[in-house]
Amino acid sequence: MNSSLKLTVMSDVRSANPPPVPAIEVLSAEKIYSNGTRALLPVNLTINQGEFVTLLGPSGCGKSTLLKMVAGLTESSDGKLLLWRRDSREKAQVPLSFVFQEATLMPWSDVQNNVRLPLDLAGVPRAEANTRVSEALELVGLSKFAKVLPRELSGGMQMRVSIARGLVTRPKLLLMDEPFGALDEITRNKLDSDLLRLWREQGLTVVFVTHSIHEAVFLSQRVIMMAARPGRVVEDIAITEPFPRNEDFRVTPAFSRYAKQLQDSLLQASQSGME
Ligand SMILES: Nc1ncnc2c1ncn2[C@@H]1O[C@H](COP(=O)(O)OP(=O)(O)OP(=O)(O)O)[C@@H](O)[C@H]1O
Repeated sequence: MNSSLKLTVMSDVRSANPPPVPAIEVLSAEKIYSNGTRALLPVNLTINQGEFVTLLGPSGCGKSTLLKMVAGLTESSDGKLLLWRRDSREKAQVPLSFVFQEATLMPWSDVQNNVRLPLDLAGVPRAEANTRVSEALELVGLSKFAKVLPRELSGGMQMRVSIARGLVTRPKLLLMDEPFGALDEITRNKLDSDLLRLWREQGLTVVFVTHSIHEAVFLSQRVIMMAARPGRVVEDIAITEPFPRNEDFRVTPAFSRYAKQLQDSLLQASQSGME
């Protein structure tokens, strides 16, 4: 091969597969709460920039604890957590948003004021904040509901407001703790699809906690399986189906195979208490 051709081939390979950038590095991080509960044995886990990763496991296995540690909402008792290679305690460095299971909206305030809250708290000038609120509402399909009070919205729409409030700060990292767990199946499926669209369009890194095997298969590139008593990571399962994924994916043989694999793994995780 002549040298110029070799160079072209090498640069093609490079541009097709840029090296992964570690977004989250959990380095032997463990958690013992002040009442003595050992919520997590040391966890080692790397999540790369742009990945969609789900935490799945039986109740009490430490999914929320791990997510809160990544968010800096709770400190690890030992070990380290890096976000984009910096200590996670330097929170100002990485814009991240946390979406909870409850939409937790201010009932007396309309949709746009609810979405603007993080910008108001950060002192962003009103005109710029309003532009960003409009963008965020557009992203979740709620532009027409900017002046409506939360109680006038369905549960699914309230959750969209909560997601818009998460996106308004333009985060790189979106941490979601069972955000759709309280919704009916059709609404949940719709929001799953919308979330995948946002993830791809916005280039987000997403860590998503769920109890649902089917939701984990539909959304994830990787599923981190956890076990309880004490909480720990037991498996890292790749879901290699390509994106975009639409509703048809849910009725394919590949989907069923992954669901079975996760079900078996979850069953094993549920029976593997060490205490
Ligand atoms: N603030 C706290 N103080 C003491 N113990 C806690 C605290 N928060 C969680 N725990 C305990 O830590 C363990 C892990 O809890 P965590 O909520 O992280 O699990 P989870 O997998 O998210 O559970 P679930 O699926 O039921 O939400 C549990 O035994 C829980 O009771």
